Amino acid sequence: MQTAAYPASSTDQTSKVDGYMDRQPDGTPKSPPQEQKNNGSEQEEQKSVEKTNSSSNVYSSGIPAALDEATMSQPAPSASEGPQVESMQSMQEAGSAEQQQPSFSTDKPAPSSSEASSRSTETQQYRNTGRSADNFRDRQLRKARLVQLLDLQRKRIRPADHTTKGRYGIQDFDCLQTLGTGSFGRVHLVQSKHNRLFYAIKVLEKRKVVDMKQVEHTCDERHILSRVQHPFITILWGTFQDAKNLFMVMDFAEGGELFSLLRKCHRFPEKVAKFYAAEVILALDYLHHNQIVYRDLKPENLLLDRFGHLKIVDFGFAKRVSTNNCFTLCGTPDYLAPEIISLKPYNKAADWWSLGIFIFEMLAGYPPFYSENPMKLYENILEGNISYPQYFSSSSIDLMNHLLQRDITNRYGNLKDGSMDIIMHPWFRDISWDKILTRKIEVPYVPPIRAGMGDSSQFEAYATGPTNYGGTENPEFTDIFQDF
Ligand SMILES: Nc1ncnc2c1ncn2[C@@H]1O[C@H](COP(=O)(O)OP(=O)(O)OP(=O)(O)O)[C@@H](O)[C@H]1O
Repeated sequence: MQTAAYPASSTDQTSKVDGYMDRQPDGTPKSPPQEQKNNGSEQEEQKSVEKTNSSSNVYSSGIPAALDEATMSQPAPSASEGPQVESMQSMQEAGSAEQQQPSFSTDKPAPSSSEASSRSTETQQYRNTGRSADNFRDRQLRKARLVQLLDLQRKRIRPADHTTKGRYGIQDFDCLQTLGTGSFGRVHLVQSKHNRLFYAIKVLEKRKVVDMKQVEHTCDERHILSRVQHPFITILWGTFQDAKNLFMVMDFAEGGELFSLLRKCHRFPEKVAKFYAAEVILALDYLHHNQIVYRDLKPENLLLDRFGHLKIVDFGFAKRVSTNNCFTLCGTPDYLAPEIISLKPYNKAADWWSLGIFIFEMLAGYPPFYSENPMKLYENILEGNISYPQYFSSSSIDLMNHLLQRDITNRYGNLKDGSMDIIMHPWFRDISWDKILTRKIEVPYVPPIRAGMGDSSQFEAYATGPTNYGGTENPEFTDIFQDF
C-alpha cells in the first residue's frame, strides 16, 4: 500500500468504497494550469507541443520535477536525478509519422447513441480526417489482422483442474520482507525452499475476510486468477491455508507499483502513458472476452515486472459477468464510473470508464474528478465535466471523451466493435499492437533491480509483520474456504 500524493498538500484520505483504505492523497492537486474544457480551443498550440514531443528522443522524467512538455525536448536527466523512462524506438519512429496525419478533431461533439448505431464509428473518424478509401481499406485489413491476433490470446485459459491444492504450505517458503499491505493482511516476498525462486505471497486473515463480508470476493479472486493467463496479468501459482490465514502464491513483480513511478515522475509523457495504457487495454480486452470485469483499475494495482512490463494484481473485486448483472458498490472512489455511483446495474463498460481516468491520471498526474471531499468527488463524476490541461493533445482528449461518457451506450469499449474502437483510435496510431502483445517492444522504463535476487528495493519499506504463519490448531472457517 502506498501513500499517494497527487497533490502537494492535502490531508484528505479517500478510501475504497467497501471501507478499506487504499489511496491516501496527502496533498491537493496543483490547480491544473489553464485547462481546456473538452475540446481543443488551443489546437495550434497543442500541435506545436506534439511536434516538440515527437522530435524528442526523451521519454523520461526526473524526481521530483514535474515533467512539463518542454522538459521532454531536453536531454534525459541523469540516473541520479530520477527514473529513466527510455526511448521506445518503434513508437518514436511512428510518432513522427503521427505528425504527418491531420490531428484528430475534437471540435465535434461525440455522436449521439442513435448516430453511433447508425454508422460505423471508424468510418466516421475516417470521414473526419478526410483520408482516402485505400487508407480505409488498409485500416480494415489491419483491424482484421489484429482481431485474429487478439482472438488467439483471448482463448488462453488455464484448465479448471489446474491446482496445487494440498501440495504446498507456508513451510515450503522462507518468508521475507513485506511488499505491501492490504485490508485483510499483507503481501510478503518469499523464497521457495525447493527451487529457490522468489514469489509474492498474499496472506489474508480469514477472520477479517469474513468480518468484512468479503468471502465471495476472495473466493472469486482465487477462482479468476487461477484461470487467467495473460502477459500483463500476474500469475497465481497456487493457494493454500493454515488455521487462520489464506495464502495466494503469485509471481513476484520486482519493479514495484506504477503508482510509485507516476508519483516520482509527477506525470508521464504521452508516449509513455500510451505504452502503459496499451498493455492495460489488452489485459482488459482479454478479461472481458472471458466474461470477467476487473472493477479496480488504478495505478496502485499495476506492478512492473523486471523488464518494465505491467502486471495487473489484486483481483479482489474481479467478477464473472454475463451482461448487466453487477450491483456491488466497489472500487476506488476516483475511478468509479457514474453508473456504479448511481447504484445502477453495471458491466464491463465500467472498466473502460476507469481506463479513461487512468489515462488522464498518467498524463496529468492527478485524476480528473479529484476532490478532497468524497461527496464532491462523486458529484464531479456524476456531472462529468472534465477540465483537460492545455498540454493534452487533441487526440488524447478525444479518446478520453469517448471513454468518460456517462451514457454507457455511447462509451467506447461498450459499442458494437467493443475494445477495437479504443485500439484503433488515432491516439494509438503509433502503437504496434502485435509488438505490445508479444512484449517485443522497447519499454519506456526498466526498473533498476537485480533481477532474480529477491530485490525489493522498488517497494516501500514496511515494519516487519507477522511471519508466524502455519498454525494448525483450531482451524477457522474451513467450510467457507474449502476451495483454498
Ligand atoms: N505479485 C506481486 N508482486 C509484488 N508485489 C505485490 C504483488 N502483489 C501485490 N503486491 C504488493 O502488495 C500490495 C497489496 O496487494 P493487493 O492490492 O493485492 O492486496 P489487497 O489486500 O487486495 O489490497 P487492497 O486492500 O488494497 O485491495 C500491492 O499494492 C503491491 O505493492
